[in-house]
Amino acid sequence: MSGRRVDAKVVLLGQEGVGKSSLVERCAHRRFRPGPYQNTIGAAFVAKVISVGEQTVTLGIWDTAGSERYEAMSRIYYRGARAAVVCYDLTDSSSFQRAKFWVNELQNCEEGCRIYLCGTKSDLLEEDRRKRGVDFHDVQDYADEIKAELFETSSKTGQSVDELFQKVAEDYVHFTAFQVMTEEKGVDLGQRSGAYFYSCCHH
Ligand SMILES: Nc1nc2c(ncn2[C@@H]2O[C@H](COP(=O)(O)OP(=O)(O)OP(=O)(O)O)[C@@H](O)[C@H]2O)c(=O)[nH]1
Repeated sequence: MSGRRVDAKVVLLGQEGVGKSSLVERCAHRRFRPGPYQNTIGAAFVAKVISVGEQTVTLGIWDTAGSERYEAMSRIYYRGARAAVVCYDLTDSSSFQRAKFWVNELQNCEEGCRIYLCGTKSDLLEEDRRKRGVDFHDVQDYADEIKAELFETSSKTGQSVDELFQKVAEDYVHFTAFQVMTEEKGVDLGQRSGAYFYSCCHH
């Protein structure tokens, strides 16, 4: 991995303890460490290579600290990010309010950053449905409103974790291709955005 070029910067944001580090651990190393919970201090970085068709994409994933003490630092990490995975704990409604805070930040400060909402710890709902603290349909409506993708994952079982990062990589490839196409051919987005967007991003 050393010396490999990173294609796209991805940042993980969300309240402390929602499971950002565990998501990265599952994605990068295919494991889950149930042990004592350790706060991330500052941020951690991991590079993940993902195949999209014939291409490979290297995602540079920044796992930020969720503690509000590190909020200013987390802002540094989302600068220039192509994608943000905004996490909340499916059993904790307050963590969803915090996710909305990060979405507002991104919308105001990082226009080019695609947003992926990630409800974590879905295995806890498998154990007991009554533990759900955030309604799926409410979040889906919100995701539609902010044009975000929505995933419900478990780093413990691995549920939907690969799918989430695969989607991030695929969107990066498709949107970069779209950008190159419009820059090279000088497409008039004012007149034809619908058609070009559609042909490029939907199969
Ligand atoms: N059951 C279950 N527990 C999880 C899951 N993901 C994380 N946890 C637990 O939740 C706690 C917090 O996980 P972390 O990944 O450290 O959370 P974080 O968001 O990185 O926390 P900060 O670094 O403080 O921002 C740990 O005890 C994890 O074992 C999951 O998918 N299922």
